[in-house]
Amino acid sequence: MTQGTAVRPLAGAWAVAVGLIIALPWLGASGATLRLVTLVAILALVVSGLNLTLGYAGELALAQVPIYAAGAYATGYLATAVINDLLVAMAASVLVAVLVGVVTGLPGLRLGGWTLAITSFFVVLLIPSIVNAFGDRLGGYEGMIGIPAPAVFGIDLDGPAFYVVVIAVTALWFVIFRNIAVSRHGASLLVLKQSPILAAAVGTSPHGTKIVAYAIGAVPAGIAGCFAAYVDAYLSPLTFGLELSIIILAAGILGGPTSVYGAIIGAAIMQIGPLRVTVFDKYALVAYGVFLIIGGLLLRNGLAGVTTRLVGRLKVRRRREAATADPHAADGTAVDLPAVDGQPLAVRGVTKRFGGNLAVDGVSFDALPGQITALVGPNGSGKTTIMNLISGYYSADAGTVTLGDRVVSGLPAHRVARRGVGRTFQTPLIPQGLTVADTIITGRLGSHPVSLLATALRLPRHWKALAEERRGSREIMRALGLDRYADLPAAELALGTRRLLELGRAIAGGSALVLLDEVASGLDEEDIQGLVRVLTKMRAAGVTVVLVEHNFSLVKAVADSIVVLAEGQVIATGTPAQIAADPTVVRTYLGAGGEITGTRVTAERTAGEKAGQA
Ligand SMILES: Nc1ncnc2c1ncn2[C@@H]1O[C@H](COP(=O)(O)OP(=O)(O)OP(=O)(O)O)[C@@H](O)[C@H]1O
Repeated sequence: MTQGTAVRPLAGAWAVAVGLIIALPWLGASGATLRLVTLVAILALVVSGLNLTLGYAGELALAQVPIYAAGAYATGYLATAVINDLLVAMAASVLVAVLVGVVTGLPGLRLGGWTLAITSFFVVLLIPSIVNAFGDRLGGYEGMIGIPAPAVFGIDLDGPAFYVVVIAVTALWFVIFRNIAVSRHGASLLVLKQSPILAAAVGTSPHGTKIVAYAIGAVPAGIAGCFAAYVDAYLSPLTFGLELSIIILAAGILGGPTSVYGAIIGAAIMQIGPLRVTVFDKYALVAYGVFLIIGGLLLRNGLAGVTTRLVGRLKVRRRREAATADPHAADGTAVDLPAVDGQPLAVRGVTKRFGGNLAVDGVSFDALPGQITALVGPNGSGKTTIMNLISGYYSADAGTVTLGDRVVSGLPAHRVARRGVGRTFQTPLIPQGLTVADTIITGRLGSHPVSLLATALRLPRHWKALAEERRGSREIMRALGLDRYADLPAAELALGTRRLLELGRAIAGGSALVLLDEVASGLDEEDIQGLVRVLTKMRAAGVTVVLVEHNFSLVKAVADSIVVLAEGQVIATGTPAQIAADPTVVRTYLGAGGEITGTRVTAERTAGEKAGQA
């Protein structure tokens, strides 16, 4: 997602490559070569759609062939029966393809993983029957013949004109695809792919993002279908079969599914490879299988991934050396967090039952802006359930949650996040493939939306938002002492740093309320000191902080008020001094006569988690 870095040399190389390919007819390339390049471009378009939905969004929506076929038949039908205009055909093909993409993806909103793969793959088998059902218009099993040569505004695109259009449009699509991939929208897809729970926590709707992914993934396949209809002037339902599905999958996996340009590499190998191997036809499926296995097993993220990893490793090594050169250079001690408009939280009579288990039983408490309110209690007392009820992951059986003057109970998690609720998780959710700076920026996805169109076309709104989010994330990284890690892969950081990073992400959108679930778990003394500094800064910035924590020493040090839970009910509320001296609380934790300094539970859990980390 790191935008702008190394873009100019890449853009220059891309422009030169595209210019050279467009110039091929004038450089003496044969008709066969131009046809081959056209077919590579068409396949690359289809594969790029797969990369977007599968590689970036992680959705096993494998209906690229039906989407491609829909685009092709839309153009075929228009050109033969209605109007022969490439621009109209392209628009119609894209529309029909997006419709098919969204409809075939819809099961993915309810079903996950392989179930979606099987249902979307199954649509491939239906293509001949569907085409045959509209036999009089689409040519049935015999195929659709007589598609005229393309024209624009009544002018025939003869000579190399159509070839130039195909390459130019394909090149333009890849620029748009890259603009989306290397942006907050690309990051949003990566977040969704790795954790729908996290996607909701940063304010993006998992369902909405999936539908957008199905729709954008269908756009290039629709364009490809339009071009394919004109290339052969003939369409047969047999072309759009299982073999093509496997070719597309193999090209995607071989080129690198989580890459933009991998689609071109994969498509080129799959189109050019067969020409070099004379026995290919006989063993085509075996060869495609071998390509799939090579791509899937031996190359993580395909051939594009090999290059990215080599370059990435060099960069990361240099950045890591710089980050560790002076470990005390910037711990953020002297830098404050930007002020936020914290809102009071009111939890009233909230109840949650799981079957026969009354996990939360009529809980009420308040948390105020500029204060840290701790929820403590033994394991299973309902703390995390309350966090999930406040942040919208669970809906309450009774009671209300109000933030400021708005009731947020009953809203889904992503909408609660957009109302200004940030949170962390017991096990930090830090997606792979993002730097520390990018991870902080993902905290703004829901609260500071920028349209897909503005991002894809790099409109002024995009650049303005980019500048704002860079400035905002820099401020937070400096205050948290994370700026020296800014360009390092976030998922590879030590646990303490990842917990701070989660905190940074939770406040990045200017959250009015931040819910922290056992942020000190697994941290050593030095990390805890850093955490205390950050919590103090959050309070000073005016954030309403709710802290679930087993480490009572930490709670005593930072909390303004404490709510004690046992068996789903509030058994005491007060200041740290009041709670530490409350005999009921002491009994609940350590048995009569004990003093609360930490809990046995904490020590055991922390040791266990550390062992787990190791
Ligand atoms: N999704 C769920 N389905 C069924 N039962 C659940 C679910 N989530 C929590 N519970 C149950 O609700 C009760 C409260 O659990 P919860 O995780 O909220 O406690 P906790 O105080 O956060 O515990 P811990 O300190 O161990 O995190 C427990 O009995 C737990 O088993």
